[in-house]
Amino acid sequence: MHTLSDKKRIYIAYTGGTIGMQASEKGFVPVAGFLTDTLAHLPEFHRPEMPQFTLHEYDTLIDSSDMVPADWQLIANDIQANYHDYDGFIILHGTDTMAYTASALSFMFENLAKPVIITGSQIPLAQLRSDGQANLLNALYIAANYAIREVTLFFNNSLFRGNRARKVNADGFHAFDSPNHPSLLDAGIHIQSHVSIAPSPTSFDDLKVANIQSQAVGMLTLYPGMSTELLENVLRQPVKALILLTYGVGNAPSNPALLDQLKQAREKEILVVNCTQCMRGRVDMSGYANGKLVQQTQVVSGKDMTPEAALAKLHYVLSQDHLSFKQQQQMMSDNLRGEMTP
Ligand SMILES: NC(=O)C[C@H](N)C(=O)O
Repeated sequence: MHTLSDKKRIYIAYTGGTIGMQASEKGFVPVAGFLTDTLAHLPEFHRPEMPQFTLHEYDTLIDSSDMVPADWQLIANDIQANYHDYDGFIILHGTDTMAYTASALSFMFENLAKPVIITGSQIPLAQLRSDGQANLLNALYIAANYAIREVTLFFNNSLFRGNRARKVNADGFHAFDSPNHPSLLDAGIHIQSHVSIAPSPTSFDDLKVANIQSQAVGMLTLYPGMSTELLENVLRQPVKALILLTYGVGNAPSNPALLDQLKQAREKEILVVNCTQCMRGRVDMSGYANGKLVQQTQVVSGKDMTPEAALAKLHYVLSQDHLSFKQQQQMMSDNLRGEMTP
């Protein structure tokens, strides 16, 4: 028998995204009050086994393709403001940029000792066959009963480390995967946690939230026949960093003009991070002659970081005051929050 006092309290922030959307003549759009209303009428969410929860809808609900770093800050500050009043946090978010937000939050939070789970759906909660109900029900149950004290992403019965997740399917229910890191928990008939859950701390240090300013970061995918001018132009804008999505284990064409652009970027203190464009695996520039040429330009190896995590991490690192270029490079190659396998 669950009494009200032993029930966990979960804070749900609805930022927008399909889960609370409604069809309109313009296409699907988030509608204020709609998710609150829908949830109130779904009895599963109010069963005695479920935790108590508060749903807070943001003033401006957005499709996540409109998300910008200032929104990451808004979400992080919101969790900080409610941190002491709840046992866990769920962020309802559109799937399109969910992996970016999950990554950004993982870097922005310090001393995080409560679960933060980000989820959403591919079909609106109020529609027939929605995956939103299972995603949100499971996220609530997991936040209350499996205190995995980091930023995670729950989708289609799997809980992933937030900064390892990627959207891999545009129109399927298995929309997310974690190609370079095993899932943290799987929700089948039985819930199987693959991580040891530390006992609840007796006292909580204050949650610290790093401030992030939007940074000029470029991202460029190499492809056969790409002109060097394209890279030159990307590096000519007022960019502070570039994520170069290279081939395989970090290879690029041996074209001296292209390599020279990378060298010049280094001289101008533009932080270049080499991430692979492959879905799985890691960068190792020492394997091939072509990779070694890239390595000699002193770009940072992104190892097995996802491009989403690399982008969020660059915003985090470049937003810190008083770091030298060398320190920024070092932070990018260090494993800060489990985003890379050292
Ligand atoms: N499934 C979704 O949530 C997609 C939607 N466009 C969004 O990211 O907000």
